[in-house]
Amino acid sequence: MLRVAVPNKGALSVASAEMLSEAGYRKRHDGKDLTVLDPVNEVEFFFLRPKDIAIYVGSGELDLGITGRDLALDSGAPVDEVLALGFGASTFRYAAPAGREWKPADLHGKRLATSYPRLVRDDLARHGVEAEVIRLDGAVEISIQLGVADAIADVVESGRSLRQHNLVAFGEPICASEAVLLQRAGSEGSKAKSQLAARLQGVVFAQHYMMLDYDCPREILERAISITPGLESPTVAPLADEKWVAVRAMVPRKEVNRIMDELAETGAKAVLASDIRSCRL
Ligand SMILES: Nc1ncnc2c1ncn2[C@@H]1O[C@H](COP(=O)(O)OP(=O)(O)OP(=O)(O)O)[C@@H](O)[C@H]1O
Ligand SMILES: O=P(O)(O)OC[C@H]1O[C@H](OP(=O)(O)OP(=O)(O)O)[C@H](O)[C@@H]1O
Ligand SMILES: [Mg+2]
Repeated sequence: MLRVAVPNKGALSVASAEMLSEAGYRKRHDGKDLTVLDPVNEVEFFFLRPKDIAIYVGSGELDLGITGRDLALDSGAPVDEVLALGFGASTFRYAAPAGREWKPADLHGKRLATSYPRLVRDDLARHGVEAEVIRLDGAVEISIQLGVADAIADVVESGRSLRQHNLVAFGEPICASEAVLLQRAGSEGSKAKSQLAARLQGVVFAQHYMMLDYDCPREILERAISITPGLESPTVAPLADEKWVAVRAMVPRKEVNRIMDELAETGAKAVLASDIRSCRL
């Protein structure tokens, strides 16, 4: 039985559960459940604090885990990324009161509050900066105002929390994070692990693509195919009216509207875009 850790709360929990469900795995029915057995897929899921997940996976107790790259790095646990999952994107950054230019060297001798002390200490060491790291559990942005720190290092998603507290980010991001699937560093592959990773990869790919279907006059088919080349090559099927064919191709989600505009201008009709739930490429 494969043993897999999943965030039980916080920023990554809902999207993790949705992705696993989309990949065909059993959901938990109660937000308080800490384990779910999925006998059909021979997987047992453990719902754990995202901060702890890399520790369980790194110790070898659990085979795979989903958590944030920043949290995994901060744990110091010996884990490898199997797959980036494309959600929960954020950067991890230094920030300090607005009104002056800051650079990492200015942190020398300062008090720096964070919930990710190892990540910060490692980065300060890389910059050769000695600062006092103050570990807080959350609401780190308010720590300067309350007098316990001079600067912070924290997760930045929209940047709203920094603006609300009149703080500005500075320096290169310490980490560009997203949700990742982890395994123990150097652990052996197995069919069960590869299958779960392939299923999640299928959902990640599917989210990046859409399926386009359209009717196309035969005389513009070549041009239409150059607009929607598909992955290998588009499906072209005859229609009852011999002057027309039906075309089906996957297109990158980000470009779908531009592609639909181009097809319509070229003379394609009934251009339909639909979501793909999962795929194997
Ligand atoms: N807006 C966000 N706020 C916090 N973490 C985020 C956000 N967007 C993505 N993340 C990622 O989620 C993970 C943190 O999740 P976690 O559940 O520990 O924190 P949280 O959502 O702030 O919950 P809590 O405050 O209960 O600890 C990190 O990997 C972080 O990069
Ligand atoms: O850039 P933003 O979109 O504002 O998101 C980032 C903020 O959200 C998170 O805080 P959360 O609400 O989880 O509270 P916490 O600090 O108590 O964990 C994170 O710790 C930042 O404070
Ligand atoms: Mg938080």
